[in-house]
Amino acid sequence: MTVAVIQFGGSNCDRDSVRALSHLGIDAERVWYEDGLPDDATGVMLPGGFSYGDYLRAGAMAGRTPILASIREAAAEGLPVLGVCNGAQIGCEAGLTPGAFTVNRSARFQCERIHVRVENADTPWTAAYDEGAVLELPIAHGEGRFEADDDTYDRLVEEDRILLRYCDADGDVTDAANPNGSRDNVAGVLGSQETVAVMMPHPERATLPDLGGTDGTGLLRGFERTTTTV
Ligand SMILES: NC(=O)CC[C@H](N)C(=O)O
Repeated sequence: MTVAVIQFGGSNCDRDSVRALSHLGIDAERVWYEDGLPDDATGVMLPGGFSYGDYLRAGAMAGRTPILASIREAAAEGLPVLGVCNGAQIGCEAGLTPGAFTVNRSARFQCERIHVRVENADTPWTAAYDEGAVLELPIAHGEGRFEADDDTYDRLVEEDRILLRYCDADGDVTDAANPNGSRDNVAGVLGSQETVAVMMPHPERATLPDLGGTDGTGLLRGFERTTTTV
């Protein structure tokens, strides 16, 4: 099992992601985007960073590179894909997941620890937690405000595809606990298959006690829980 962590020019969480996955015993390697999706990939992680310098819109250019077309095809056949932060932006831009991540309500880059509530624990990414579990994770983004048109949003809610919402330490989803102004505090969503997920918080930065917690571990273990490989 090898998770391909895709590196674009401007990615900056690719090494951390490989290290975090390896630390959990999940085989992972960095793949330069121009080299294409390896045949033996058992999963794809789109890591954080500033692909193409966030020019145009964060993730817009990386989302249109040929490797994303291969990832989209493989994802449709069941390959697990996790997009984190810039990877989440890329995932939405590539149409792997609905909606968009746009400029924070503060119009500033925000780097802080936040809480999220697990909204659907019946997915490979959240199976380690109970529904309603509160996780403490870091965020670091300027364009993390989740937006979707009403039809798209209603469909996401109806189909139980909201994965995580920003909340306070007690699990209450309030506007004060919404760091970036995301629609109804959405921090992560599923694609049309539960094997595809994107989220703004960084689970790979929450896998070691010395780095401030391990709440992200279960999310990354989603790669172990997805049985379909392409
Ligand atoms: N940590 C990251 O992935 C940065 C995310 C992104 N490029 C932003 O600032 O919105």
